[in-house]
Amino acid sequence: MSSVLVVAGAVFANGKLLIAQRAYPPELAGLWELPGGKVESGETHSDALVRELCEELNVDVSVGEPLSEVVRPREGLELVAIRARIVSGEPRPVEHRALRWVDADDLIALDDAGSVVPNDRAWIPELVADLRVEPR
Ligand SMILES: Nc1nc2c([nH]c(=O)n2[C@H]2C[C@H](O)[C@@H](COP(=O)(O)OP(=O)(O)OP(=O)(O)O)O2)c(=O)[nH]1
Repeated sequence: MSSVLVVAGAVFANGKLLIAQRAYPPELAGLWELPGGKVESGETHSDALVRELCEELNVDVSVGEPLSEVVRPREGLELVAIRARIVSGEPRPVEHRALRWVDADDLIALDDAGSVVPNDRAWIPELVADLRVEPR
């Protein structure tokens, strides 16, 4: 059975994390996620993240270290989050409803409000820890 691998970008700048509000499917629309998408055949995780963030945000990124938590919501689906920084461009919500830069408290509040994509909740402690040490 072929499995689907999704890479999501934890893009940090100026002490904040970039999150994106899904526009589809209906059950996820309105919830916030890390922008990204499926790794295509022949791509590395890094290649896929660079391509997805170019398509979805219209930015070029440099790719850093993955978060340690790999999310496996079901058989055949694996989600990896990778830290990234913008090298050029100003992010625009090409495929999302909106974009937002959040600090640790904002992210915790969104999670408490049930506004984070369920699969991404496992990444929140690590993202919050990063945000607490991220230079402003
Ligand atoms: N991009 C992204 N997808 C996520 C996250 N968490 C999560 O469960 N997903 C799921 C939703 C989708 O089922 C799948 C990725 O789909 P997608 O729609 O973002 O990716 P894509 O552009 O490659 O897909 P497609 O529209 O071509 O089908 O992973 C996340 O943080 N970011």
